[in-house]
Amino acid sequence: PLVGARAPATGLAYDPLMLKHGCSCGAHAPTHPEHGGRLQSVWARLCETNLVSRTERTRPRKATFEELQSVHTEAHVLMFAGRGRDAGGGGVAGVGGVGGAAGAGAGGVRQLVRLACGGVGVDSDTAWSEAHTAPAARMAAGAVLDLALRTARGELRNGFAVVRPPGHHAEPNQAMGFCFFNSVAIAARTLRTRMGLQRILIVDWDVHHGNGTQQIFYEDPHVLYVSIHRHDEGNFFPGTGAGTECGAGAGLGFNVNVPWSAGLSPPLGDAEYLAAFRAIVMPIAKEYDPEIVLVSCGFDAAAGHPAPLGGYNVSAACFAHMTRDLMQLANGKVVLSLEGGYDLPAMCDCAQECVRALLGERLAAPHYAELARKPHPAAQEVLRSTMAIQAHHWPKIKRYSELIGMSALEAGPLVAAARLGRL
Ligand SMILES: O=C(c1ccc(C(O)(O)C(F)(F)F)s1)N1CCn2c(-c3ccccc3)cnc2C1
Ligand SMILES: [Zn+2]
Ligand SMILES: [Zn+2]
Repeated sequence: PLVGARAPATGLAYDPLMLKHGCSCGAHAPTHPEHGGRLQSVWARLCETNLVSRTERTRPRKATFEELQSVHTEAHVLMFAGRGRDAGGGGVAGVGGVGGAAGAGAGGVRQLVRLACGGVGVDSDTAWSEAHTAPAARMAAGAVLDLALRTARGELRNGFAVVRPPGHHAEPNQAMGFCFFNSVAIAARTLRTRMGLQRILIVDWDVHHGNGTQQIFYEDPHVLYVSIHRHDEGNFFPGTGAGTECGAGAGLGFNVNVPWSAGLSPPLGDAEYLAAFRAIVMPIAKEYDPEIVLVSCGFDAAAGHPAPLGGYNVSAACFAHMTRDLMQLANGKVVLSLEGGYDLPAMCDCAQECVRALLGERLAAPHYAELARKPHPAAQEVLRSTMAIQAHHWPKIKRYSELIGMSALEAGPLVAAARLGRL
């Protein structure tokens, strides 16, 4: 007899190969905040909480050169995809002195720098390991791509990629900010070319703006990039992501930045992030009506992150609620891909709650104080300014302007009315 098709499961992508990428100096935090222990901790937590056993473990594989080149230049891929046995030559041939040019791999000359710690990197933050960086970065891209394709096909309900190194700062021809290949961008581009999807939403809630992802899709209406990030008028890494950056050409209107300002006075939290989702992100996302949602899921906006790498107080419950909100879109086809996040307990809590959301479990509510709190005035100002800018491209979001000054408890019952234009 025909076996009934099982309901598709939540996919979880992880491979220990991604642990090995790091600096040859061998140090972890604070010299190198993006270290293998981040991934080890998150995976251990997902195992300990039996979430791994309730999901479908995919078997990630390295992205191919062709898949990497869907977004990156050949020079970049040859330089950073390593000399491994399955590579077509190229790669980094060694390091000159400080500031000395790397050996000219087939991909052309690339500057590698000697780091203060004695290691080698592509910039002062982004350490490179000759043996381990390429396989890890290719595995991360392959893991996200695999989850995205299988979710788009309906073989998986949704997914979470437990990956490193991160990708959202990587530009077509530039590695930076701990990133080498833009995994989420490669997945989006491949969904377009291989499955002909017409509307892909990328939401980036990493506390840092995804300059690479924005750049890659800046003129592309088939990929809507929405980022919520600390910007501080460009004084927070990487400095890009102003509200006025709305896309260009055919892509005008398909780039949305919510650029928080005013530093950490006070640190932003659930009240602000829930308001941004309620008034800006979800109204635009619903109007776009994506066929799949990819999330650059950094957890460095979570409480516990010191100022240079975050400084906000978003809770694990809030990340879970944002995940569940996005599951209303695209028949629930949502793939989260880990980007930043450096405080290990916070990362583990956030990953655990997001996977529980993907599994459809009942969610813990954010703290009452956060649900009852109106967004900070400076944050309200950013939301109003973002709405004014984006209303040119997404006219319906004006219906939600009154919700900006409300707490979640006040606004909740009114969201439906706003959506119907009855506020
Ligand atoms: O803040 C960043 C980030 C680079 C990449 C970040 C990310 O967005 O969280 C990503 F890509 F990893 F997901 S965050 N940089 C690089 C490291 N950094 C630091 C460092 C802090 C400690 C040790 C070394 C560097 C301070 N300010 C910066 C700027
Ligand atoms: Zn080092
Ligand atoms: Zn970040």
